[in-house]
Amino acid sequence: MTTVAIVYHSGYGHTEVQAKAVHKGAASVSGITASLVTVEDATANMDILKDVDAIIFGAPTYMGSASAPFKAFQDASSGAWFNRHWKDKIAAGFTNSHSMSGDKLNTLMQMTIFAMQHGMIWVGQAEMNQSPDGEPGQADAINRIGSFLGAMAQSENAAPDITPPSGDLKTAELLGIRVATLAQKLHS
Ligand SMILES: Cc1cc2nc3c(=O)[nH]c(=O)nc-3n(C[C@H](O)[C@H](O)[C@H](O)COP(=O)(O)O)c2cc1C
Repeated sequence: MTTVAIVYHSGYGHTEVQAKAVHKGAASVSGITASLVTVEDATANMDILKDVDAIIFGAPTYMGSASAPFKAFQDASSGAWFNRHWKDKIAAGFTNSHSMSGDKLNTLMQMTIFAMQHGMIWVGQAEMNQSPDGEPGQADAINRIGSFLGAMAQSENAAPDITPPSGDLKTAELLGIRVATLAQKLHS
């Protein structure tokens, strides 16, 4: 059995919807056990992550970088870093924010450097923008924001059952599928 953990923070529920889409994708791969873990739980007990094969990091972008609880999780992982507990695990990341850019790329870069500190293997988003006319920004299109370092979602100022839109959730699901598939190949 190959295991994938999705470790995320969400202040108001929007990034949680995105995390659930990543989880749906990972769990849909045959032979994968996927789990959703909040950064609060992981920060309190880092051993939750010691034996999983892949970790997908998720956080909203607040003030141009990952939200503070996610950073607290990063800092709390220094023991796992010192003991190389996450070395050679697959890693990936996702983020959500209000603006189309909102400096989400900085959050994904923060996650990438974090994963590299841990000696992990970073997996990005493989899908190109799949709008019917190839134009960016269409709400039901896969990778409408054109992010390749990880999955991006954009949320309006509305409830999490309305936003982020379907295309961003499908994009997140595809990241989960990709990570789970590669983790299984690496650990078989
Ligand atoms: C403290 C704070 C800072 C924020 N900074 C940004 C930002 O830098 N860029 C952006 O596009 N949105 C920003 N936002 C908006 C959030 O990213 C957006 O509302 C997101 O959907 C929240 O996700 P959550 O519901 O998972 O917390 C900020 C929101 C808060 C509360």
